Amino acid sequence: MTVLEEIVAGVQEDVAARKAVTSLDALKARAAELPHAKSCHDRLKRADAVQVIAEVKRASPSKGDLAPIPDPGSLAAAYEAGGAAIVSVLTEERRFKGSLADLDAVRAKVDIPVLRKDFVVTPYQIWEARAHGADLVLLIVAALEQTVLTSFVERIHSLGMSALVEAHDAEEARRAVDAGAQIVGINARNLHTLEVDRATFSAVVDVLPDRVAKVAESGVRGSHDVLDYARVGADAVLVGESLVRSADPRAAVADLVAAGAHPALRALRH
Ligand SMILES: O=C(O)c1ccccc1NCC(=O)[C@H](O)[C@H](O)COP(=O)(O)O
Repeated sequence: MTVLEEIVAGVQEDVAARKAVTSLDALKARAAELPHAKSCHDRLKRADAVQVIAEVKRASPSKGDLAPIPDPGSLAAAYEAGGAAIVSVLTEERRFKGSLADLDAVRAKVDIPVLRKDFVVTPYQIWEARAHGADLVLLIVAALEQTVLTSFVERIHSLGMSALVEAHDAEEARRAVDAGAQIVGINARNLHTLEVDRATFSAVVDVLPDRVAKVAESGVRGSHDVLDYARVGADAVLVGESLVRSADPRAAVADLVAAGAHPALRALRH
């Protein structure tokens, strides 16, 4: 079994347990009471600066425990104060130690859009995302057949949310576009080896049409990586580990935001 298959198997068990407690109808009723989802594409694709998606990430399969994060809402508020465009919340429980409670805590504390980052394999999880206030939902191409991927993108859009469709190579990036993705993430972390190769972004990005918002995911350790990703066409970077390990997450985000707005990048972005 690959790491992805193992994670998805656990997710399916966890979803079944949550379904036994909360019906789809209950999720729909909860979603109906919430304000509309905030739009994300134009927030991420800006001519003036590369944007930062800052992640609440307690643990990971590649690194184990990263940070205890006793108060995810406060961490997210620090990200927002530092200038993050979007907060990503990992809600997978077994390997990332996240939860829907984390999503609720973050939603309650920030005004910027919130990404539900999980291994979405059923429509129930899409409704969960909306019912817990998410504006953006991650879909991983490698985890979904094309017809399912397309239907999930449509479902997310029909609920007023945005989909961040994640690819690891050119073939997956083409599938993301064919599925109707308007925001595509290129993840530098190989799902088989878990190793990060930042060159993945530049190797894949040309497959994506101009209109797509392009997110470089994983392996951003500091401003230099933001600048490198920006030079090869990233509209945004998604950053987890280096922020949750930082003693001052607000300042750490602010540094990345400043790098993304560096005047030298503006000429490249026009
Ligand atoms: O982080 C992992 O080890 C991992 C393993 C298997 C599937 C996904 C994984 N991470 C999810 C992510 O995409 C990252 O959390 C995100 O891109 C941020 O990466 P980083 O800044 O390197 O923490």
